[in-house]
Parts: sequence; C-alpha cells; structure tokens
Amino acid sequence: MTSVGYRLAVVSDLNFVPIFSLSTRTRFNNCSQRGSGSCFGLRRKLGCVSCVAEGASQSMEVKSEVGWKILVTDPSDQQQLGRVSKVGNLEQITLDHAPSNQQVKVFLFGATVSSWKKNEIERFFLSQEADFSGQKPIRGGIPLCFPQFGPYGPLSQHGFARISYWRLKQMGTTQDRSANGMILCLSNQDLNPTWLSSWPFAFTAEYQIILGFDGLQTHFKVRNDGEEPFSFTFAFHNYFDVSDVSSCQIFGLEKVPFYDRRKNDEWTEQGEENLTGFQIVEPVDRVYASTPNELAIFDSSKLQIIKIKKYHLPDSTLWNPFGTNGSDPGWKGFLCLEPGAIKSPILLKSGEEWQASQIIQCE
Ligand SMILES: O=P(O)(O)OC[C@H]1O[C@@H](O)[C@H](O)[C@@H](O)[C@@H]1O
Repeated sequence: MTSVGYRLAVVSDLNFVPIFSLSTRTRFNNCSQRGSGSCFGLRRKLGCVSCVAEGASQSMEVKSEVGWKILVTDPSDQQQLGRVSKVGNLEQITLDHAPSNQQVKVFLFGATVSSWKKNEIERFFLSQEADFSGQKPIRGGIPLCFPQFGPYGPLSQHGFARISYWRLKQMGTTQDRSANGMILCLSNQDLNPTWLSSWPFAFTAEYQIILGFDGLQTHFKVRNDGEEPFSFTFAFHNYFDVSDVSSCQIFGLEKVPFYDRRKNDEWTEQGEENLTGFQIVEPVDRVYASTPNELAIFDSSKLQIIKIKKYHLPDSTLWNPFGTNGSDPGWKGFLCLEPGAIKSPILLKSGEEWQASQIIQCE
C-alpha cells in the first residue's frame, strides 16, 4: 500500500516547498490561506506555512516494497492482463493494472517501456520521430543502457540492450493481486555476432516491469553465466514527459558533484548545483556521481511531481539538449533523469548476479 510522505526543502530564505508529496495539489486546494495572498501554492514554486505545516503533520514515509516480485500466472488472466499489438515492425505489449489506474506499454525490441499512464495521463515522452523499424533505439520511455552507458567502452552508444530483441518470459500478477507485471529476458545467445565479438561474455539479463499501488517499478538483473569476469555500466534512460523543460525543478541533485559531458567526455570536468530545486536554462548533459536514493522533478505548469526511488544505482544522468543542433523537435517536452551505475563499472565474476531497481511515482 502507498502512504504519503513529505519532505521540506528550503527554496529560499523566504519560504519552503514540500517535495516528494503525492498529494500536494489536494493540500494546496484545501489550504485555509488560499486566496488570501498568503498561499502561493506550487504555482509560484513556494508553499505557504499552512501547506507546509499540514504536510509535516502527515509526515509518513512512502512505503514501497521494492525488489523482484514473484508473479503467478493464471492462464485465464492472460487476456485481461496484457495484449500484444504491432507498431511498425515491432511487437508491443500493453499491460494494465486497473485497481491503481495504470497502464504500461513495452516493446520487446529493446525491452523499451514506451508509455506509462497513471490516472489516464501519459507520464513518459515518446518522440514523434521515434523509429519502430527495429534498426534504431526507440527514443522515449525507458530505453535500457546496458552493458555500456554512453560511448565509454567497446560498444556503440548505450550498448546493445536497447537495440536487441528481448523475449517475454512471463506475464502475471502477484499472489495477493496487488500488482501486475511482466518479465523479459535477453542472453548472449540472442545477440548478433558483431556485438558478441565486441563483448564476448555469457550472460542472462532479466527485466521485470511491475504496476502496483506504489507506482511503476522496473527491476533489472544480470548474471554472469561464463567463466570469465565481465564489467559493465548501466542506466534506466527515463524520458519524462514535461510541459516545458524550463519550467521544471529538479530535487535531489543539489550539492552533488557532476561531470559535464558537454565540456569534456572524460571524467574530469566537475561542477556542483547549489540550489535546491534548480531549473534547466541551457543544454545539460551531466552525470552526477553518488546521488541520493530519492530524486524528484516538479513540473510547475502541470503541477506534477514525479518521484524516483532508486536502488543499487549510485549515479544519475540529467540530459536535455535544449534546442541545440540535432535536438529532437520535441526537446522542450522531455527531461531525462536516468538512475545508473555509470562512474564505476560493476564487475561480475563467474556465477555472480547483480540487481538494480527504480520505482517511479506520481499523483
Ligand atoms: O541519442 P541517444 O544515443 O539515445 O542518446 C541520448 C542522450 O543520452 C544521455 O543519456 C546522454 O547523456 C547524452 O549524451 C545522449 O545524447
């Protein structure tokens, strides 16, 4: 079950804004100061004392049961749980979870989550130029960067996971029926010879996508099936749908050193954001190292807070091309916040397994 949590963060010496709240709008609407000029709500990015006090009084943690879930498969449920359709050359699975009013769409190509609707509202950006031929990664949703983030390694940008055909292993529901999910898998046997020659390791990767009362959960695990150790980097390349990237505030990355990939592709160029809830005002392509496990994006036009909890993923990439050459025409409408294990590659010895997860929540 989901309960509501609030955190207070100083925005300026004038006021506070509650972050990570799942019911900010309700609280703002109920505020006794509303209309009096004291409560600016979130439209002005400032909460008022009443809003904050009410939030604090309800101070409860968001309880999320994170991790790989056991799914049971009832053949009579299959039809209701998910359906397969074709988009371009690609097969897409649609999975619903009616009790929490969510729906997710996932391509077997790249195991790419391309859409997530919560309360009928789309939360992920999908480019109008997205390619569904199976020749290029799908731009939008959650492409998986594995076994290489960016160009740092022997493979092409972001590795082969996002351009490989994954297999559907299972679609099911949890024993208590509180969540529905699917598992996709990929192993070295599914790879084309070119990738195998650049990355000659035996592995099995599994990807679980879960819709439940605590939001969308994605879990990735990989096992080394060979004799030789291998190392890799990883990211959930989340493309969040936003009204306008410049009207968003990002929480959780303040005071964290970043590597500015626009200035230098090596791990040398560093900076640090001072402001809690900073905004993007120029092209940004940064890897923040060792970030907190909770991050949030507040979209002041949509009055939407997207909260991300991450596990075993120390780093986070923040990316938006901001209209620079080669930008997607829809660049204003997305913000990529990508939990990952990027700076220090993960080393897996023979027989070892590694898992990482994220939970994404919004109102
Ligand atoms: O165009 P691609 O390969 O999908 O990558 C998009 C972006 O992905 C981000 O993760 C990188 O930090 C950017 O440098 C990159 O431009």
